[in-house]
Amino acid sequence: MIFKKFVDSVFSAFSKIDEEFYEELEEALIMGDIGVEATDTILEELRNKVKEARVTTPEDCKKLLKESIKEQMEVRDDAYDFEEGRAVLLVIGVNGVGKTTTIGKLASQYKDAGKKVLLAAADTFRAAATEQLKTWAERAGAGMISAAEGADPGSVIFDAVSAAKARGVDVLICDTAGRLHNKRGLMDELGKLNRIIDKELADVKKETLVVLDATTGQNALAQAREFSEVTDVTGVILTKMDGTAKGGIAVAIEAELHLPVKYIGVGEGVSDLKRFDADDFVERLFA
Ligand SMILES: Nc1nc2c(ncn2[C@@H]2O[C@H](COP(=O)(O)OP(=O)(O)OP(=O)(O)O)[C@@H](O)[C@H]2O)c(=O)[nH]1
Repeated sequence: MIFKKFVDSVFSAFSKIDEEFYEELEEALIMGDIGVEATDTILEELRNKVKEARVTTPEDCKKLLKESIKEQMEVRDDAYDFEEGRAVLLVIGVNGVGKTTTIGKLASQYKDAGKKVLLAAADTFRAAATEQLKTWAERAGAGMISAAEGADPGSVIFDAVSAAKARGVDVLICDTAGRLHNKRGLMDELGKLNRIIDKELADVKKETLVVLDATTGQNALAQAREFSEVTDVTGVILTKMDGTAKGGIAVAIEAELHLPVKYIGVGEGVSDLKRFDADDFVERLFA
């Protein structure tokens, strides 16, 4: 909503493309959550495209802008390689972003695809988190490994990895606590979980997905930045894209951190998780 308001006001206020137009557009994109870095990249490309195509009207320029954003957000062909064969997914994110729900949705999708799924409840800070995950596991028909509140997440992961090997599990999805007191603590914790997984499941594809709430704008970018500083994040899941949030922040995340959005959450139901589609995303951004 905000994105469209800012950007459209620029396109309707100008009848020709000049420096002033670009300056206003720059401001509008930044206000629309696209972020400074992404805006710079997009505008540079847009200027080239406008010159090349000899575009003179803001209306045609808008088409080129959509194209530029689409190109930037295109998901690479190998983005979902981890879904072929055996995989371990480490799901990270702060509380309340929709992490548990997203794990439930993923478990259910993989189960429907005929895979054997196991969940690891390594967010041992809150018993409620484990309970919630259990409900999702039951609903999806997936197994789950958990421990008492306050238990060592490393031991949960170790048990889960052992169970995954013994049971011939195709996809192991690990829920983790995203709320350690400081960066060092988070880094140590995730480092430990990664070492266990890398050692015990060396031949299995590993994917580290950070879950972010699309409605939180710049906070989502800050969280993505923080997590990518402490561990190797391979993708983003952007939740709550069913509301008014346009997810403009995804462009900033891609430009600054080079993290692709792989899935979007579009509701609270079990089937409300979709693969990210750059075409749909851009149409929605400008709708
Ligand atoms: N509308 C909408 N709501 C969502 C989506 N994903 C999750 N939610 C809701 O967001 C709220 C928080 O989701 P949780 O899965 O509990 O979030 P969490 O990050 O695991 O948080 P904790 O359980 O507190 O650690 C719940 O009410 C979910 O139903 C989504 O894509 N769209």
